[in-house]
Amino acid sequence: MASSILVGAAVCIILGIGYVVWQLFPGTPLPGYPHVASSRWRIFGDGLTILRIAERTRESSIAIFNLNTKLGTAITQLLLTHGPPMITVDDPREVEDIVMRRNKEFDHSWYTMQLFNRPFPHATISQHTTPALKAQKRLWTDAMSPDFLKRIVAPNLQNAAGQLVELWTIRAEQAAGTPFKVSADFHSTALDAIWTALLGSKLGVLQSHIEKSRGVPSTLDAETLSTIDAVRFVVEKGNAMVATALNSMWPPLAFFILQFTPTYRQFKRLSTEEVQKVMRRAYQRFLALADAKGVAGVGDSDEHDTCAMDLVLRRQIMTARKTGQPPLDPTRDPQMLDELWMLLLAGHDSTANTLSWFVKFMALNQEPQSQLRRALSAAFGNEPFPKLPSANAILEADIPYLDAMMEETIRVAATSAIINRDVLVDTEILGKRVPAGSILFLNLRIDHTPYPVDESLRSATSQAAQAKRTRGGFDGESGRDIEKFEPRRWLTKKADGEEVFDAYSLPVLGFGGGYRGCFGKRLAMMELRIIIVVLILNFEFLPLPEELAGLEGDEGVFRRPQKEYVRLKKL
Ligand code: HEM
Repeated sequence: MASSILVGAAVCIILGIGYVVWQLFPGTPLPGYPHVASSRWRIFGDGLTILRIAERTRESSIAIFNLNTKLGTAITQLLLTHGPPMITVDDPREVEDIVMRRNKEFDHSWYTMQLFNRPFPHATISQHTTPALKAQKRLWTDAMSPDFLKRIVAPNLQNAAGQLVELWTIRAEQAAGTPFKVSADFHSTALDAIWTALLGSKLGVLQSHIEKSRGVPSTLDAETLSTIDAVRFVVEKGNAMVATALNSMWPPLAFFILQFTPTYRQFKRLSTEEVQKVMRRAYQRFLALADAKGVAGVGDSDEHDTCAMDLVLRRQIMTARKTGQPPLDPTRDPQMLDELWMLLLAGHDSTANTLSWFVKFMALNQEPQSQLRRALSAAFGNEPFPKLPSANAILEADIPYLDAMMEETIRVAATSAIINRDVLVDTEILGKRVPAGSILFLNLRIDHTPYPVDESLRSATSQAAQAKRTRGGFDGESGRDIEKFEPRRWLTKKADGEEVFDAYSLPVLGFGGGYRGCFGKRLAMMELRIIIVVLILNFEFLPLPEELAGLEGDEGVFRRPQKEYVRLKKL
């Protein structure tokens, strides 16, 4: 009896192990897709090759789309472990079509969600598109409206840009023509900017750097300094954890292990405490205002809002009052807390890295830099140093070369190089059958001439979009020398000879697109515009020595230059 139990247990264990091992091999490839045939019989399939390339290049997008590059083909299938088919699409027109126009067939992917749903399970980025998600998104939509951003947020962005000029004036003097690293300064600028945009209060990271660089004692009080330390800890560790999960074979397993570490526990505790502190003050302020002025006096006007969080809190409090419900405590609302941190994390690293790319492009492209400075000087005149046109003036000015420079920076930087989509229904991409349940890896980098694709294999919407590109897109002037940094590809001349910016020159992929496209795109574009104008008016970006000039990237959550340096001359 005992021996038959033992035999039964042994058989179960062997079958269990066999099942797990079988799961580690890729499933049967879909018919008709280019793939690496030998990977079918390898544990983790293409996985180890992908990890090796990612480790060597530090760019996961190069690794993921390696097969497309090797075969010169727009669509392939990756063979990893047993599970849903993984399909790579490396064709800007089709990627644009999938994210912009085919939202009923494709949704935000669980592949992305698994990177965020352990630390921030209630944030929108951690959810599929459901009615509950749509309601949560609606709460925040007005905080990104052009009018709200312009009135409430833009002046703070201009303030951060001014402080960056102050800091770099000191750095330029100290460096005396030698290169210095920019990454930390851009992260501080972006963190100050996004903290104030979302939470209203001033964070003061740049001010602390300015005082440190001058060698003077800090004027910031102890509470502010401890908040700065806590916030920097949370954003640094948050980004590092997501990057670790992203570059691991199994993100959920990576997070499962990470959550037992003291760092993770400190990350969760500090992230909750710091936002709760600010939120509690805002909440009390609105309750007092509602008591003093009544619901009608506060409810529909944003005159008391200082940031995005205020707008959301005010509406929640007023809705509760109107319906006679007891006031809810937003400091205990996990959706509010997770969303705010998600926005802080997504919003600061992305913008900081894009600025690091921008200054790199300026150092390597002296003529476009001079041309931009001429266009900005013509628009804003010759103010004394530091040249700080008002935020409003910067946002209102019509400067086609500036628009073109920003679009080209976003294209070549590819700060976010890959996005994923879940396939909701059986469908087709570029003539290939794509079963529901597959996962798409979409290449957002536009750094090579697209691989040849038979036009008739493209979707009807993709063909229609191309027909509207009057200048031919990739087949026209805009697509020439696509691997080069050339802002002029985004400019065209009207019949009367006036030069104008043409946003439809090429597909625009830097922020993804469609309903699940970047939520903070308007804020990001505003921030980039203000900081770029202020930097170009105040500094000349001198050429970098050969060893610091390379354009290699480093991909974590967002892509940044490996060599983030500038050599500055104060103007
Ligand atoms: C240059 C700066 C930025 C770049 C390049 C960038 C890029 C992206 C990309 C590519 C996506 C994925 C879109 C898709 O799947 O179609 C995304 C999503 C997102 N971004 Fe940004 N982003 C930037 C700035 C910001 C800022 C400033 C914020 C916040 C204020 C933000 C918040 C978000 C959020 C919340 C999502 C998820 C949207 C959803 O799940 O529906 N981003 N971003």
